Amino acid sequence: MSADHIRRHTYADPESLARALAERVEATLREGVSARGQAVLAVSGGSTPVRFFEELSHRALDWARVTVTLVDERWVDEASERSNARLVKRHLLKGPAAAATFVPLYTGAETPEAGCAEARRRIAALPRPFDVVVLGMGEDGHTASFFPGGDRLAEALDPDNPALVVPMRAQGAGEPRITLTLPLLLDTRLLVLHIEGETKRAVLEAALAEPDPSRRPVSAVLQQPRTPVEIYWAP
Ligand SMILES: O=C(O)[C@H](O)[C@@H](O)[C@H](O)[C@H](O)COP(=O)(O)O
Repeated sequence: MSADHIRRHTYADPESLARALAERVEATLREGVSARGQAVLAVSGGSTPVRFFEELSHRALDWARVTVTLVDERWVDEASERSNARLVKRHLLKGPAAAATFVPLYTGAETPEAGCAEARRRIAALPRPFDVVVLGMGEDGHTASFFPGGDRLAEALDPDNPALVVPMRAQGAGEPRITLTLPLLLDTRLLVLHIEGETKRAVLEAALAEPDPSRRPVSAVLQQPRTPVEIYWAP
């Protein structure tokens, strides 16, 4: 991995970060729409992306040509506070961005194992490479649903796995999940890792220094040679 493969963007506070990231993502989606007539944005759930979603939602883009999907999902109904689809609908798919097409990963099947084939069909139908992937990171070093100790972590990180989508169960995950695979997430024109706070910065530095992804799976994103990683951070 060369040093210019990791690009750091540091901001004074989460609000400035959200504005800068929304601007970058807006510009990249606009380029995608004008070059190819459509664009795909894959986003994370959790709490960190809310400000960024709010900022992006009112940007004047041709949203009808944008597809929004998730990098991972907790296997819960949209009525649950834990649902990433619910988060995206509440904070991103409103105002001008309400015109975007949303492709959820949750299918209503009883388990992610049972719903995986359908989720895979949905994702396989999207144009690739994606235009933008925005990842988050947990304090345990997980990203997407690549959790330490995850039952299918090796499958999800395998650069040659054509599966696109895999179920994931892990102690730290809360509920069963489903996740896009690492090779799919790397197949994007812009790959962002959005993290906030000193604790996560320390985890990031440790992950940058450690090639083995089993301890902090985000290492697999940071240490791959294929796609530059744009790290957006604020305290
Ligand atoms: O569904 C999810 O939980 C995510 O997509 C996950 O990978 C997230 O990005 C991190 O857990 C960070 O979450 P926070 O922003 O809540 O710290």
